[in-house]
Amino acid sequence: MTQHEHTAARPVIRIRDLTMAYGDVDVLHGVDLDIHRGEVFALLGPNGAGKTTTVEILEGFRQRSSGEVTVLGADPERGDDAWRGRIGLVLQSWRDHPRWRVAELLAHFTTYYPNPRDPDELLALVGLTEQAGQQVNRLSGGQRRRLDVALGIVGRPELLFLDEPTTGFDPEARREFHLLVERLARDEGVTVLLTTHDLVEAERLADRIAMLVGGRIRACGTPSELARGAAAQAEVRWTADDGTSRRERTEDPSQLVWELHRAADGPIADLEVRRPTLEDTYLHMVHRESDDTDEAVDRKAQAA
Ligand SMILES: Nc1ncnc2c1ncn2[C@@H]1O[C@H](COP(=O)(O)OP(=O)(O)OP(=O)(O)O)[C@@H](O)[C@H]1O
Repeated sequence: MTQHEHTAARPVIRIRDLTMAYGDVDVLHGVDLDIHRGEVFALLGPNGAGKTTTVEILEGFRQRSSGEVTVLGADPERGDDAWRGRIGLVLQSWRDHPRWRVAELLAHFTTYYPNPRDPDELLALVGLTEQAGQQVNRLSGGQRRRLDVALGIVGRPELLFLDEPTTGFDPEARREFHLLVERLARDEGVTVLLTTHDLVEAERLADRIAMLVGGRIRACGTPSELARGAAAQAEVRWTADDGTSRRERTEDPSQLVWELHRAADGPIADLEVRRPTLEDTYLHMVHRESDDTDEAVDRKAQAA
């Protein structure tokens, strides 16, 4: 989608200066976001950053403290059944209906929507055709998650919320799931908002990523924009004539390499130029902004 279309079309999700406090604990400190039709958008952040809180506010499950929120043209706090029917949710897991069979459960869910998908097509779409007759509580973790996805899209939602969707998936299941999300966005124009801690997943799937750290959006853009953003300096490594390893950070690595080359008699030993990655940017944000979070403590514990 071009920038022009972005600005011309009304965003599917529009958030302005959203704040949220639980009691006297401030969790969101003024979040602004626009998410557009057909975008796959990842809200990426460490534990406790406020991802689930944000998404629950957007889904209409949680009352915000202040700010403006519009989802599919309505304030989620006042969303009616018709509005709710346009939204698909894949929550952490549906714990009910353990004894239902897969196909029965899907067929049952079709009755909630005006224009549902065909249950057989849906089973094929999420790769559960062979499990159609199986009881829900006999599914593997990954199969269970695929069923969650099927339940989330049975009503042909325009907007799909995926809360940490691939937790517990094996690599094959994860890959198939990514293809499914891409297909939904590309072929059906579904807007997808996913929350994840998984950088690789965000980079692989999302058109744009917002990094939420400590209740604030620290960066937002395409994966490559973010990688270029905060950690703008490249790192140049080489081995000096005296045999010592050297490293230098610079905004102009070609200049540095040129200077090294001029100063050296022959080739520069072990020369390496490393461009910042999305992971560098993310870790930079997390370290800088929330060094006292659980994750930082975990990291320190792991390092110790
Ligand atoms: N119902 C609640 N009452 C009080 N505090 C809450 C409640 N829900 C969440 N919090 C706190 O709000 C902060 C943000 O939580 P939230 O679940 O939104 O983070 P998250 O980014 O989704 O984290 P995770 O990746 O661990 O799921 C945390 O400090 C959490 O302890």
